Amino acid sequence: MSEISNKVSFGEALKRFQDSKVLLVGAGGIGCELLKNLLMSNVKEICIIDLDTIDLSNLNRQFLFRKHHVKQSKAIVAMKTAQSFNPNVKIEAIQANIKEPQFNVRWFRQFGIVFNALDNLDARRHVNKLCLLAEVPLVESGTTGFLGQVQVIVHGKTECYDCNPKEQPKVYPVCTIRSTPSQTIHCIVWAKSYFFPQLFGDDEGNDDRIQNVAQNEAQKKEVEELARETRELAELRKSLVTDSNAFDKIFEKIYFKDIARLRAVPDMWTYRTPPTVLDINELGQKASHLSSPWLDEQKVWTLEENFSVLKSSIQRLSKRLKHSGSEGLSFDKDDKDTMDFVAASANLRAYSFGIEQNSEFDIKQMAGNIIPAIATTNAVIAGLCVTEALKVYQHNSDELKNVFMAKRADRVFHGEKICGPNPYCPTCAFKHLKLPVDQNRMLLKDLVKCFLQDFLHYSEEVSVLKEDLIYDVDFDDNSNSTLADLGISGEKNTILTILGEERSDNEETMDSQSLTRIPLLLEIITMEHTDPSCTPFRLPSEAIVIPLKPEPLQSASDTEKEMVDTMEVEDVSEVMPSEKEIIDIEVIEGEDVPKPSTVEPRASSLKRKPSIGDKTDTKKKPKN
Ligand SMILES: Nc1ncnc2c1ncn2[C@@H]1O[C@H](COP(=O)(O)OP(=O)(O)OP(=O)(O)O)[C@@H](O)[C@H]1O
Ligand SMILES: [Zn+2]
Repeated sequence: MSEISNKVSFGEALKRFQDSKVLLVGAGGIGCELLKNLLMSNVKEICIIDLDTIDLSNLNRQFLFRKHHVKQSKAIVAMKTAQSFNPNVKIEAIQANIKEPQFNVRWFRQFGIVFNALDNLDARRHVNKLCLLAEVPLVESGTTGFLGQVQVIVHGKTECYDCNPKEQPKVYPVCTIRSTPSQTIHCIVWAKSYFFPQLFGDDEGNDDRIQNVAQNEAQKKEVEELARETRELAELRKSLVTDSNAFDKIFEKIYFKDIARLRAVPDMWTYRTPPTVLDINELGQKASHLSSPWLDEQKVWTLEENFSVLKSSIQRLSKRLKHSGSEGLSFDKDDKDTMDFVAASANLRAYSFGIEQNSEFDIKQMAGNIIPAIATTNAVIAGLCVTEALKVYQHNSDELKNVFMAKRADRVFHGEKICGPNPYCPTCAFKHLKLPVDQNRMLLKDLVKCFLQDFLHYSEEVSVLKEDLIYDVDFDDNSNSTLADLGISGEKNTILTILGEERSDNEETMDSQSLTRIPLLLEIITMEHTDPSCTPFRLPSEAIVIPLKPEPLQSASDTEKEMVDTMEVEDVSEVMPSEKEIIDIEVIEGEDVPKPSTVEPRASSLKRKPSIGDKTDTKKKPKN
């Protein structure tokens, strides 16, 4: 990675940075800080994109926004407020999702550098991919509470965002959630991901998944029971908008009938305390003196207070359900009605199973996977993003670092020397070529025969994919179509994926496994000055070799990884009846957030590394 000879001075790098056009994706916590830094650095042109509008809860740290901006576009307000810091900088604001198709490779190419200030894995991976294709450097960043991370990604030189597999969101076994909760989080997951969607969601039950996973007779029976309970709830859901007694029926079913059935399951309670049924009449009477359902969210409510809040939230949500159409309602931690429902129903369930109850405030943290976002962490990380960007402009790859920040007495920052790309990475282990074509004259079979097979020496087993497969040895229906007919064009910078094997001239030594090539991304560009008498494409003047896919080696670190995996499985085995019984309920507990000490330098390309600041992993919330 050494580029000593190309290195430029800091002054020159700063000038180049200032002269470039910069893309900032995300105008949230880090985005606001970064926008300010870019303006203060005198960057000539900035494009900022964010899909969202300003929420009241953003104001404590997203300092470009004020109360009167709530519900307005984040990107546009950020642009307007920040412009006053430096009127000489040209800022373009776009309110959109970065994943929309107009933000394609060609669009990305207009930028000198891209900064990610996002909060989810999906968008991060998307921008990573486009920056790799466009060959634009990306500065990736994230924060979670006191933890922060900056990673620079340069195509072909550094590892990319996908070079290290990211930790998967935690899942809970369906039986724990539905039948044997033992922790507060189990009751919250049940309330948020089962009870709420069944009553108010889009009516898509999970019966199928439940039925498919049963392995033995006892499980089958339990699964059938759970499916029946779900169907009964679906019936009750219909009565929500018409029947004034709907609440009583729902309560009776969930906290009396279903619990009584569970208590009666043989062998289930040999080593556990059986759950307690709740009496609606008794609770109703006790709750009758409670005048208002608006209770202190910081205090742990009594049983009758939970009952009263549940009743009132079901009434509020039923009214909203009437007008919601087929999509139903969805849970949002900042929506008082849905939050009341989840807090009260989870607490009642917790009581029933002898689990500690919590304040609505605490349940909100757990239901939203919330770690308080800290303005200072965002500010520091945004500053480091610019420092690392300047190193990119200095061509100082020897000094580029993956920087980690943590609240530690001995060392707040930890710099990790950047690794090269992982040769097995599903995203960046590819070869990228541009092919100038006349799309109106070039046929798909010309591409396959003349370019892929004759010029690049692919074997007959070559496949061409646009989004879907458009050619392979058993599917040649499109062979005589022009590229334009297939929607492939230079104007759109269509990128085709080519998968295949190297042709071997010596058939005897051919070992198709070892000759598989890495994916080729073929970018179609427009051929200028096309002469109808000439070939409809232009071959590069020199020979090109598409490297072979390396065979993964069983290294020490692989063995290490396998051991870690096994240990993890063993660790959770007592709560996991079988791997297949896991239902995809994506909830992470706060304590699962990566600790800086676990964020190790990548010793091998196969070691996993956690990602900081993903809503799929953790979600942030302002400090209250
Ligand atoms: N696909 C996307 N396209 C454009 N912007 C996105 C996309 N995904 C996320 N964002 C934006 O990235 C920003 C991330 O900021 P941040 O992490 O501070 O989250 P937030 O939503 O502002 O706050 P919180 O989640 O703590 O309530 C958000 O403003 C969000 O709208
Ligand atoms: Zn990669």
